[in-house]
Amino acid sequence: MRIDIITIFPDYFAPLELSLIGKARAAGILDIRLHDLRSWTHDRHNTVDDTPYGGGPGMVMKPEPWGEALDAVAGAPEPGGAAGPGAVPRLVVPTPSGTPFTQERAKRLSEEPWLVFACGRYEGIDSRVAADAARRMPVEEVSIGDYVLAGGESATLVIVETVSRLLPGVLGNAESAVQDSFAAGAMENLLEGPVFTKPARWRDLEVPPVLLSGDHGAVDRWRRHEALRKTARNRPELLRALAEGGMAGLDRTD
Ligand SMILES: COC(=O)c1ccnc(N)c1
Repeated sequence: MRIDIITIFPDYFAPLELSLIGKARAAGILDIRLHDLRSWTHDRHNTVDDTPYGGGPGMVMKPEPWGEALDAVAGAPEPGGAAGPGAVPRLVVPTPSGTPFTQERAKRLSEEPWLVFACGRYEGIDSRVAADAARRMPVEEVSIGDYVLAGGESATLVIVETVSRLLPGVLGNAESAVQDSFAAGAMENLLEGPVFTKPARWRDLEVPPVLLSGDHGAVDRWRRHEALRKTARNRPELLRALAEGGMAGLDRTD
């Protein structure tokens, strides 16, 4: 997968050199490229923002630098690149006014060959940038939750990490995304329950004996029960979705 990130703070993405994602980049699984939006400004001050039409507080990011940046970055991929010939990227714009980012959406994005992230700051990016981009590529406005950040960079880190760990080869065999909270299948709409490792007794706290029993069926049942308990306690609204989903399954006649 190729990922391009356009931002006025490229250094914000130093963490993408580390750990799982750093290893995936070194292994060629991920091709992440950072671009400084100011490279597409032409004035002495490298201006990227201006006052909003219609008045109001704050500043809005100007369309011209973004238009030139997206033309340069999201144009035709170089031959033999990770995105493949003729690939068209999906533009992801992190914004509080976007549609919710979920594990399911991360899975869908992880199946794309090429993502381009537009990191907005200030009061946002001139809306014509997304409208113009939509003429030649799919555009998704994505929110990672109901709160406002100073810029799209933190949200982009969250999205890139969530998506990248789902790519084949990124998680070692020992770690699997299958048991993750929210993962499709058995854990869909469920939170992961408690986890334990050695020692079996620590500060007079014991590991639940079932986990030491070697009875895999009993362990699976215990884990599902604990996941249901955790979900009921922390996210009861997910249980309703689970029940509706389960009911739909029970109603099926095929
Ligand atoms: C500037 O971007 C944000 O504030 C942002 C982006 C994505 N999700 C959010 N909840 C906020």
